Amino acid sequence: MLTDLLHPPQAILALADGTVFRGQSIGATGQTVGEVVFNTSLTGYQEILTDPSYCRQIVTLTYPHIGSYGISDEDVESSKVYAAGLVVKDLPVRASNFRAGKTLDAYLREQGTVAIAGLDTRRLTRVLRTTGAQNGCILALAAGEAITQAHIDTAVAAAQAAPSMAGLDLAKVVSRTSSEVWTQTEWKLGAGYGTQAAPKFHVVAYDFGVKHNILRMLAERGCKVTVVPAQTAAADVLALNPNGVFLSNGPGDPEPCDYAIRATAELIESGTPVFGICLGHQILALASGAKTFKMKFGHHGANHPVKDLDSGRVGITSQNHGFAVDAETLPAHLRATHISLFDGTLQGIARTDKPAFSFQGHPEASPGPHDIAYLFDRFIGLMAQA
Ligand SMILES: NC(=O)CC[C@H](N)C(=O)O
Repeated sequence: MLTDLLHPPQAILALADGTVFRGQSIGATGQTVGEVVFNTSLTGYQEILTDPSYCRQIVTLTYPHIGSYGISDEDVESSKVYAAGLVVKDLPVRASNFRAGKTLDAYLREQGTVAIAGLDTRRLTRVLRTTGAQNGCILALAAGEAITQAHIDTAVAAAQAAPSMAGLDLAKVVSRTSSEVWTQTEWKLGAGYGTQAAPKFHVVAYDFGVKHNILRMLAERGCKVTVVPAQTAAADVLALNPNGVFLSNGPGDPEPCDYAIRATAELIESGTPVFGICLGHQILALASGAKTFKMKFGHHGANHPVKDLDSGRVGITSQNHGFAVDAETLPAHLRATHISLFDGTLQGIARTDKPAFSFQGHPEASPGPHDIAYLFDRFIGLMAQA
């Protein structure tokens, strides 16, 4: 351990444009590729790593000290780490938190996640902001090995050979393959939402890479939640007699998810209340006739101001997306409900003819403010009226 501290194993991050950063390996040994994105959250590294929406993405955290509060079993958003890799400035030598069961580096090794520390994440972020998100490769050597030019050439070539995120359908890759009723032992229903034995609503939730806290927040609002695989047909969902359908977040490009777009169009048409988050929002938009596009470097952070156009209120939101719905392409039956105050892009939409709406950010995330949680209550309201 002491030798590790004095002579940490070496690692490099190579970008597809040939930029190379040197640092130390803090996770598994080996090589990983993915789209390199930056996230500006001060906390939440564990929720970020386990968010399936980060599948095939290498996450750079711009906050300089990452790992100080360790890893706790309760703070996962899914069953494993989905991010393709992690880039941080500084991993504190000790983690301190009574809830923590292990350190971040031990967790990364256990999960087989390749990660790098000790590089200038400010410089990296400037590169990504200027050029846009681009593919990269982390190469992490075993203790005692030294970086050579051959390693650098290998990493740059691997970054250049990685597939572009545009056009990739990853929802069906991360989705569960069989239906499951969401159960949680420690939860209480809000007032007026029935009992745990007899919840008031039945929600069928599409798993495109769903985060656990979404399911918890639906359950806490009196919903029995049946989670179904990404490729479930609309008829099979309707056969379950849901009060509402939820479209989850998820990785990749929404446009190739033709099965989900088709099913969503049919479900909206049936008049069943539909609520979508992030990838689910993009799919609801595509199913309604709007278009999506790839953003330059997307939105990844925990303090993005978003304006609710109906109330005029501004909420501080969590964001994690690289694609967006093009506001110029909204058909007559879709109206804009929210916009980003960072760049004016669309953040929420609602159908004018059907009980269906969606949000680009993450109302379930809890980095501090819960400003957007009211959208879950709006979905409950639609089901109550239906
Ligand atoms: N968090 C998400 O659901 C992300 C949606 C989509 N993969 C995007 O990057 O835009």
